[in-house]
Amino acid sequence: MKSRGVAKALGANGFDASQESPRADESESLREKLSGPASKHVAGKGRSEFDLIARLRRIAATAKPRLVIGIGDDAALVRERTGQTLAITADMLVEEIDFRRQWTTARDLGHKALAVSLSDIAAMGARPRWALISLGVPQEIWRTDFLDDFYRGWFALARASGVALIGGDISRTPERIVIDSVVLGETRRAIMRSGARPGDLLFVTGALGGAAAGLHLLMTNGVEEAHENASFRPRRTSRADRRLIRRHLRPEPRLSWGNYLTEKKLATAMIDLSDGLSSDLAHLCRESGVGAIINAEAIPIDPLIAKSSLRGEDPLRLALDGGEDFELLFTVRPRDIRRLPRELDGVRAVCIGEVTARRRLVLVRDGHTLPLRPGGFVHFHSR
Ligand SMILES: Nc1ncnc2c1ncn2[C@@H]1O[C@H](COP(=O)(O)OP(=O)(O)O)[C@@H](O)[C@H]1O
Ligand SMILES: Cc1ncc(C[n+]2csc(CCOP(=O)(O)OP(=O)(O)O)c2C)c(N)n1
Ligand SMILES: [Mg+2]
Repeated sequence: MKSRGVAKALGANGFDASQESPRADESESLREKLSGPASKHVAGKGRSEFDLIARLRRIAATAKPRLVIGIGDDAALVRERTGQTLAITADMLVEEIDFRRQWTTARDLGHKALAVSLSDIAAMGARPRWALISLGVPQEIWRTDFLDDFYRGWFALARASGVALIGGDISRTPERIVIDSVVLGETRRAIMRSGARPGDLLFVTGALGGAAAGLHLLMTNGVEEAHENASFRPRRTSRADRRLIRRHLRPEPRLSWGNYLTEKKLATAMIDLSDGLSSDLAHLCRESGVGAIINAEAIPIDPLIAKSSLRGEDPLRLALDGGEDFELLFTVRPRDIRRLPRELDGVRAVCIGEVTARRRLVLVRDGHTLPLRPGGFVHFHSR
């Protein structure tokens, strides 16, 4: 079995203690709601998904000609003979874990399946070119027009972003849909997670917390109104609620920003916000060997949250730990700030803090300095 072979290759014990993994903290309730109780997700031997990735990365770390980076960034980078660099990324969407069939239309799911990978390509500063999509589908779905609608959503985004479908695979699953999306992009110059230096300023595009707020709305209102194989129609909800739900179901990859930042040599490091700002910032800082200080007041909390019917959630926590906003987090040298546009295609970028030599993440809120712990989404926690 594949998994046993990997387990053997990884050896019986331990993991690199320098790899930080999210710990229990005040955001536990948000995480539990988004990913279920932590105990359900503890993998064998108590390792987190990040521990496994760190070990795989060490095992795979043999120098290969033209491989710029394999495991460890938003996408792998391979230098082509033309001088261009190829960016390659893979993402899975699993029913009940990454989406619920009763909350999304097939069309929106097709959009999202491609959007999550385009976001990784954007985070490398590359232009998406080719895609492969593999589907595991239960028999009862195969007989419906679900897949036609899925591909309608997928191709609409592919056309708009210049991506060609070049392959994939189809398999049958017992009951749930599984999607595996691979996208390849090209760039002359890639931006990695590892380029941030002390003194660089931290920027984020768009607004944060909206996708997590949308997911909360679906979790609290969606279930009653849901019906099999159809979209959740939030009739009794407000326009703000509907727009937040849309933020969750139809993320918009920031391709223009990613591309502009590489072309103009503006960003020193970049990552997309899939797990949540607090966790993804930790990834960027660890890869760069730096820390960061974040100004809570500067974080662009999605203004729709205040207008929505969502109650009992701290909007700042949603912005810090809520995942799937698919905005870009990037760093800029102070001398380059004046060249940074305020907005691109109607999407703003704002400064939220600064990179520090001290390898700690801190949040300044109401004049107090607090540790900023990674509290974003995790599939498997460490014990
Ligand atoms: N099962 C796996 N085998 C090999 N590499 C993996 C695996 N899962 C994730 N990775 C790699 O680990 C890195 C981080 O992945 P992930 O946590 O999914 O981050 P991202 O938010 O960029 O998708 C990426 O380089 C990814 O390709
Ligand atoms: C039914 C359902 N429950 C919970 C979530 C929340 N959620 C699932 S995956 C995820 C984070 C991003 O997913 P991941 O697989 O880690 O993507 P990657 O970081 O690898 O790009 C979040 C916030 C969801 N989208 N749908
Ligand atoms: Mg990703």
